[in-house]
Amino acid sequence: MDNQNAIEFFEGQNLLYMQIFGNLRPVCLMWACELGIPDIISNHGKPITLLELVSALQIPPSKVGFVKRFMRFLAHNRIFDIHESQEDHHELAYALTPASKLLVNDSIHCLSPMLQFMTDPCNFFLVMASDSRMVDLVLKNCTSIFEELDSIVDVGGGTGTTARIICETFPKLKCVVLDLPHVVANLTGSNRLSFVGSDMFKSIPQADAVLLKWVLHDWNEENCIKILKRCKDSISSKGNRGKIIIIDAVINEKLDDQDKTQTKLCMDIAMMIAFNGNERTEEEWKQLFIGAGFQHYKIYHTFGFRSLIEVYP
Ligand SMILES: C[S@@+](CC[C@H](N)C(=O)[O-])C[C@H]1O[C@@H](n2cnc3c(N)ncnc32)[C@H](O)[C@@H]1O
Ligand SMILES: COc1c(-c2ccc(O)c(O)c2)oc2cc(O)cc(O)c2c1=O
Repeated sequence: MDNQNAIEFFEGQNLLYMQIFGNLRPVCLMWACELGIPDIISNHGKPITLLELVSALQIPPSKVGFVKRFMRFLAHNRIFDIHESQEDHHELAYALTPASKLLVNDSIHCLSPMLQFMTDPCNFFLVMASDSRMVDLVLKNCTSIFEELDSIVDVGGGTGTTARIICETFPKLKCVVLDLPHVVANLTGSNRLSFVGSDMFKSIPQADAVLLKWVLHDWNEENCIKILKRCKDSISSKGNRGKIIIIDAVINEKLDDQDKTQTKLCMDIAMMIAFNGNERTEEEWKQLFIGAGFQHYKIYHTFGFRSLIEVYP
């Protein structure tokens, strides 16, 4: 084997081992949450030293080396930051990163239910609600998309987390949450928020706009076109003023960085396995819109791994 082939061989070998052992990443993340490490660091108020962490975890000092290696692995995966003190014999201290800040339990945007879904998929609506709390950031960054509306139906809106945030943010807007009857049974609304138990394939109440957040990726092309046609009927009385607002991923392997594409493609496989659904490229979205009889769309790519798409009749 010449030098170049040897380099490629060992790069290939490394990549393969990385993928094979990579399944330890979510497992370690879950252990970190079960041990309460994000909460411990957050409550500490400043970077926590290794010995302070071991003491807070009530782990025998003889196991300090295990904790150090565990934290090194998570820090390498950008879940925690490691600070090395210049004074105290280069003592290590751990801090939260943007990712682990989202695992602190009293944070409004806490995503630990999404992580727990791996071991306990029973509480699906709690998981979806945790994801939906990020909608406040979407709304703050695109007020113009919502403030012209008088009414909106959140189709497949679950237990109403997104709709409640929309109502709080836009005090004139009336919001209907449509989901299957057993999902919305016993939920109470307010004067501007109501729940409708219905099948989105059959009927959707009239409104200025329809919101579909994390709904269409659950469905194949044929079903998406059926849903979109129903949504189009719902906004038909508004002429060209009505619109559909979709919050979902748009795969763009050329423009996105490696992390973002990785997230979108992982979700795509999850959707394929669980629902025969899929994440879509812009071209695939465009074909859906054309298939359902829409004329224009506009994509806003500024919301992390998901985008907001306005679709017009
Ligand atoms: C992936 S969840 C998204 C929930 C919510 N939009 C969110 O982002 O958190 C999909 C939702 O679609 C609802 N759903 C599935 N089939 C439906 C149907 N035929 N009619 C109405 N809602 C449906 C589910 O009950 C669930 O709440
Ligand atoms: C079943 O798909 C999985 C989801 C999911 C995400 C978004 C949706 O709109 C869904 O309908 C399902 O989420 C998770 C979360 C996890 O932590 C682990 C998983 O395996 C999954 C899914 O498989």
